[in-house]
Amino acid sequence: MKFTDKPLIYFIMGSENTGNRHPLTVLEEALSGGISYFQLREKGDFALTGHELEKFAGECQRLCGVYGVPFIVNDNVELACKIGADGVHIGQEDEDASAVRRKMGNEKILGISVHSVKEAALAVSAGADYVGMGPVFSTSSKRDAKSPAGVAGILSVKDAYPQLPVIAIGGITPDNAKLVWSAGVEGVAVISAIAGAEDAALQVERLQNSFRRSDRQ
Ligand SMILES: Nc1nc(C(F)(F)F)ncc1COP(=O)(O)OP(=O)(O)O
Ligand SMILES: [Mg+2]
Repeated sequence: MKFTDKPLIYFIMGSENTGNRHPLTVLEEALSGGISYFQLREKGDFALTGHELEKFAGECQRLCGVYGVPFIVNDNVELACKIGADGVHIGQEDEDASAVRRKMGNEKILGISVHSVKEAALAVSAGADYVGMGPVFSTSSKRDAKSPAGVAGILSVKDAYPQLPVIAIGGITPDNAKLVWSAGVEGVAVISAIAGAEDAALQVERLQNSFRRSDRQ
């Protein structure tokens, strides 16, 4: 996973996140706007399954390939392995991280959700390429989300593991992204602020501009 001093914009989306807009249209807009990574996170009462999910995942993967953006699958390690995704993201309630690392091999990207320095330590030992931390602000995208933790948890993990890439997630928008950026994260993950936008490319640009406006303390 390549990290630079430019903040990563990590777009996360499932087929249910784009309202009445076609998810592939939104994804292509976001890719053309310059997202750094894409994660397919298929959740909700009408989440795609089986062949339909595999077909949709393949279409998202193809689009990411056109733009040279890594394609990550949330939770579903079996799907990620089957279609040769660039990586997976797993949470504390998902499969054991060390077992997933073994399944994926060392070349693939492994992201792990953490909420504490202790969980970050376990993620490092399992070989995580990055950790996702949040929710920073309140979020409508994750039904079982923990209560918003602000950037305090991020600061404590950054303090303990300065070299461990941290992606902040949860309610991040162009208006609050600079507060998160100033906490020293490598990037921000965004679901509804991009998936729900009329113009996803423009929203990605707004997020990029919000970082430019902020001097990183
Ligand atoms: N999907 C995620 N992506 C990130 C990333 F770092 F990539 F931004 N961080 C955190 C999560 C949350 O992952 P998880 O804890 O498994 O919950 P869910 O399966 O509901 O997403
Ligand atoms: Mg999960």
